[in-house]
Amino acid sequence: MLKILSGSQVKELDAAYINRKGISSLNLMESAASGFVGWWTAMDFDKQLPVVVFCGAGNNGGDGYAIARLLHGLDFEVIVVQCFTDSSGMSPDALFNKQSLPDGVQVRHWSEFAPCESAVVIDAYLGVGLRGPLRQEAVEVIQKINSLAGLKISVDIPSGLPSDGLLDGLCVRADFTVTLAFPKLSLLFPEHASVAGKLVLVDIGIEDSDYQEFPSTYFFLIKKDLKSYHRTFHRFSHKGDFGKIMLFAGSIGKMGAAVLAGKAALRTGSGLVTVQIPESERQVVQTAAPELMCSFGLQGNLGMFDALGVGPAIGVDDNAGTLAYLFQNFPKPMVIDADAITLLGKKPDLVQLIPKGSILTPHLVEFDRILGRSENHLERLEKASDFCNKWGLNMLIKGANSVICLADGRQIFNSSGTHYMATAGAGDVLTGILTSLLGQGYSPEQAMICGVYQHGLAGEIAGERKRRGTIASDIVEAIPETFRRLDIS
Ligand SMILES: NC(=O)C1=CN([C@@H]2O[C@H](COP(=O)(O)OP(=O)(O)OC[C@H]3O[C@@H](n4cnc5c(N)ncnc54)[C@H](O)[C@@H]3O)[C@@H](O)[C@H]2O)[C@@H](O)CC1
Ligand SMILES: Nc1ncnc2c1ncn2[C@@H]1O[C@H](COP(=O)(O)OP(=O)(O)O)[C@@H](O)[C@H]1O
Ligand SMILES: [K+]
Repeated sequence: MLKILSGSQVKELDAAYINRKGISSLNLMESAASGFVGWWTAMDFDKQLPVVVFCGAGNNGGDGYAIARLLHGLDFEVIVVQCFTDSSGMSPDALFNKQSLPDGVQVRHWSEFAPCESAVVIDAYLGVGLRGPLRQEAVEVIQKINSLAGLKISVDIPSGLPSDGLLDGLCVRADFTVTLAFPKLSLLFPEHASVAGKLVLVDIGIEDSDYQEFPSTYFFLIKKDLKSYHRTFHRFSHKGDFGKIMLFAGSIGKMGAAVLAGKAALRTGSGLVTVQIPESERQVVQTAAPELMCSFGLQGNLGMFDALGVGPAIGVDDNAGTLAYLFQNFPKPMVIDADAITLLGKKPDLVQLIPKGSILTPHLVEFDRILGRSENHLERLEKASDFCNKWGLNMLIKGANSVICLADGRQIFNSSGTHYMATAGAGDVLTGILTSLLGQGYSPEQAMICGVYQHGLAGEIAGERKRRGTIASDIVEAIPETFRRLDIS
């Protein structure tokens, strides 16, 4: 798992890595530039379009000069726009790469640069070295970049955006941010979605172990992490090993929630899935999914279940007693979603009864219902951390880059998922997946890591096929393919 460090830790990380590997900082900059160009090549940009690279005086600019050289080598027409006047303030590596520009690359000063008709713009002006409010010249440079018509690609971070905090003023509005080594924290905040654009992560060769000495509570979950968190099953595994789970979901007129969560649990591998529903609605479930079992009314024998998920579309009016009963009679970690979360907001005294290790999965509105409105994502993360720590619970803050908040304070941002998942019932699917994994003997941490990543991946697979026509059932049907793509048997 990648650790997300602060902007000020990046320099120390680079220094430690360079020292350990016995390489120079120029090598690392070259890795960054060639990583960027590797992504660029895969994007297959039109060679007829000129490329305009805005370069600052620091190492972000150094990346830009190296990128300009490499793209020129690939036969692109490259124009470098120098965004500073006095070269004496340049970082040594940026200066080296500036001096290494081949003759064919045109260089202009930003104040003289007249925009060409259409061009791809690379923003290598300011990176994680930004300190304090933008100086006047920087404001003008950023305004100039934003006024250009072409596609804008920021290197590491959109210039002007602080790496760890909130935007307070102006920054480049990027279509893509190609971030180096690990995503900078602020790129993962929903309030920066319109300036960060699509996020691309470039590996520059720094290994997970190189991060260990640097303290951080933030992590980024990527595909290669998944396999080690999964349990393995063997030739003699039987239905019981895959868990018996119960899902309290659905109500009259909203039975889709029970069907979606139940099917998702089956597709995730549960041995036996029972949905607890109003008896009058049993035909809906049994017609939609004959593999599901139904139970009606609160019957005593909760002990036979390995895991329990509660909340999707159960309604909030009459269920406070049910929740209290479940919390008091099912002592294992459970998944708490949707209406159950809204109910906790109305009856905060119930929180203390929730079994330790349980997983709450609020979207942003449900989050506000339990923990009050937050001014920004940083505040939200802090509130989640305090809540999880105080009650010994885990929380998933859902959205793009959903955040897994663990009781011990670690907060893990998910990398999978797509906006095609912003569709009714996608959260119900997740409740089914998470409850299924708990039932299969996964710890809450394992269940969240595997479940959240695979839910996002299933959304991506469904979205590849159905684009904005993706519905929650497509996400369910894509779950089996996620096991194949992750090489999990
Ligand atoms: N491990 C990594 O992540 C690597 C990072 N590298 C690059 O190095 C960058 C960091 O380089 P630096 O530390 O040199 O910093 P930057 O290049 O991000 O910023 C320094 C420059 O910004 C100017 N500046 C700072 N605050 C300003 C303000 N408020 N208004 C106007 N100008 C301001 C400074 O005068 C200086 O010219 C990263 O963002 C990345 O692009 C790569 O070269 C190598 C590996
Ligand atoms: N833009 C997005 N990018 C990635 N994932 C998304 C996006 N929008 C929604 N999702 C995911 O889809 C799910 C939606 O859940 P939720 O809001 O509870 O939906 P519902 O209540 O309709 O079931 C969450 O897991 C969320 O992370
Ligand atoms: K930048």
